[in-house]
Amino acid sequence: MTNWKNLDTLDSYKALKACKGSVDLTTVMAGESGADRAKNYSVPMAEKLTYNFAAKEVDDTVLEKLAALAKEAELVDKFQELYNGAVINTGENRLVLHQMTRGQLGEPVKADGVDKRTFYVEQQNRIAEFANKVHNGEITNAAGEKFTTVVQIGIGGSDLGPRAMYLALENWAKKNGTFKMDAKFISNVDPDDAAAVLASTDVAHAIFVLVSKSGTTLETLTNESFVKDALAKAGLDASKHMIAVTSETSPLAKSDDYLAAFFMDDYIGGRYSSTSAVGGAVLSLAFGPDVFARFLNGAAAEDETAKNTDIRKNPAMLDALIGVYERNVLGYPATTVLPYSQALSRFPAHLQQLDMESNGKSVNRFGEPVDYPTGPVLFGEPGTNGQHSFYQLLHQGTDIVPLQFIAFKNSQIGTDVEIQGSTSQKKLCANVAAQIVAFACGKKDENSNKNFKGGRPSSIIIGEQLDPETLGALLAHFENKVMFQGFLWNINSFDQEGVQLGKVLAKKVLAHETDGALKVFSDLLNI
Ligand SMILES: O=P(O)(O)OC[C@H]1O[C@H](O)[C@H](O)[C@@H](O)[C@@H]1O
Repeated sequence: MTNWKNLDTLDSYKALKACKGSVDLTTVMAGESGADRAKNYSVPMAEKLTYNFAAKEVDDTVLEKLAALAKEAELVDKFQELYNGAVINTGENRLVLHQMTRGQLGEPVKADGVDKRTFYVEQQNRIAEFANKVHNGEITNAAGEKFTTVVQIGIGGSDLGPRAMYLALENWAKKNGTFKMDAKFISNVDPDDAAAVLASTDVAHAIFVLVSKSGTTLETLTNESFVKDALAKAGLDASKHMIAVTSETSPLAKSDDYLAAFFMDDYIGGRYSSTSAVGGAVLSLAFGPDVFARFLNGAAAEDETAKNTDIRKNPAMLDALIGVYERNVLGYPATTVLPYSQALSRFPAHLQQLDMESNGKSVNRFGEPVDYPTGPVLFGEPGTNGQHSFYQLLHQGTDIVPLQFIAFKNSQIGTDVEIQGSTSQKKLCANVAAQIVAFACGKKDENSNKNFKGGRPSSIIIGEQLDPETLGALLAHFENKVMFQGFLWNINSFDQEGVQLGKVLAKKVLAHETDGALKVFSDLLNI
């Protein structure tokens, strides 16, 4: 059994604090020293990805201290406990098993009377069989015609991850001949969301995937009714057009309203559910089950790296440790993820939920307040677009915001042109290389307005091409990073009580049970 201790009680953390200010990026990233760091401060990930941390404010001494912290905080042992079935989600008294949707990292885990790995594989097989039947026309609409579009209805973890993954692979699948069906998504309770998606969808040939782990989310149930209404108006039987993905204990699980139902369980948090049936249904329908399986393999391979006790061989743990050093020792309040890949346009939105819903906590695993900062604010956009938008603050603003770049050597579609001596892909990659050095080294100018102080840390994940395996590895990397940071902060990264209060008050507003400011705002909004 491991010891769960607050970060500020660990001796290795106290030693780490002494390193503050010891690495000046403007110096170490210049000249030969910068070249050496760029070569050596790099850790292999799965699927030919690498995590390069040359432009982080660390050196061999800081790395030694981070390794000591990893050891004292028993990070890898805690991960081992997690995948072997300990009740890591203390707030909700649950196991945490999302990694098991893509592989068996340790011992078999039995819960609810079944072997959990067997359960997840069974669901994958059921989804694969269903998707194949839709693709080959064994499952059709009432007129015997093939379904051409899949529309996912869900919100939060039942939307962001699957949507980001779909967008990440859409062009790759089209290029590689595995694209089967268009996917669309309805999430917001804003009626304009459902109405716009439905208006652009041939509902007679659409299969709707209702995704809700709890089966009780107001937005999702409302949108389900919205869609059912549209189907009825088109003279269609909703139960022949809808499947459900939910947990076996949810109210949806037993309903006859669906063509089929696929299951996840309480041991997979919504924001960790992309590799479960939640992502599995839509991605298998859109791209075929083989592509989904390849995505899972990439995630499984990356999970394996997270078992390594050596920080130079465990990229997620190293990334997590550097992030905690930046947050707690260097005092940086935010972080940004900048994929130089248009296909990853919604990946930062997914990471916002993954990171902030997991680690936005003020009490430790035992419910006691912690008196150190926990999860940072996370935001992001694809580059180069971000460069023409908010990078100004990142380069010259008063806050230092650590950056996390992601880039691939090759584009997905492969269509490119050479203009002024370089392709668009080369221009994209040239920009990310330039940004790393510009942020780290800065540039002196006598005109203070044009002066770049530098000293702004970044890391970069570099891959060959964004394909199903690399996407799986990338997703698992961030999930595992968030998990290790939660361990370091001694918080429970797997519940989300902070989303409840707003939901309760919204219900009161709708029931007109308001007074004070709530009443005034209800009136102002004409509710
Ligand atoms: O999948 P569902 O049960 O419908 O939940 C959808 C989402 O809503 C909740 O409010 C939580 O904040 C999220 O963690 C969750 O992913």
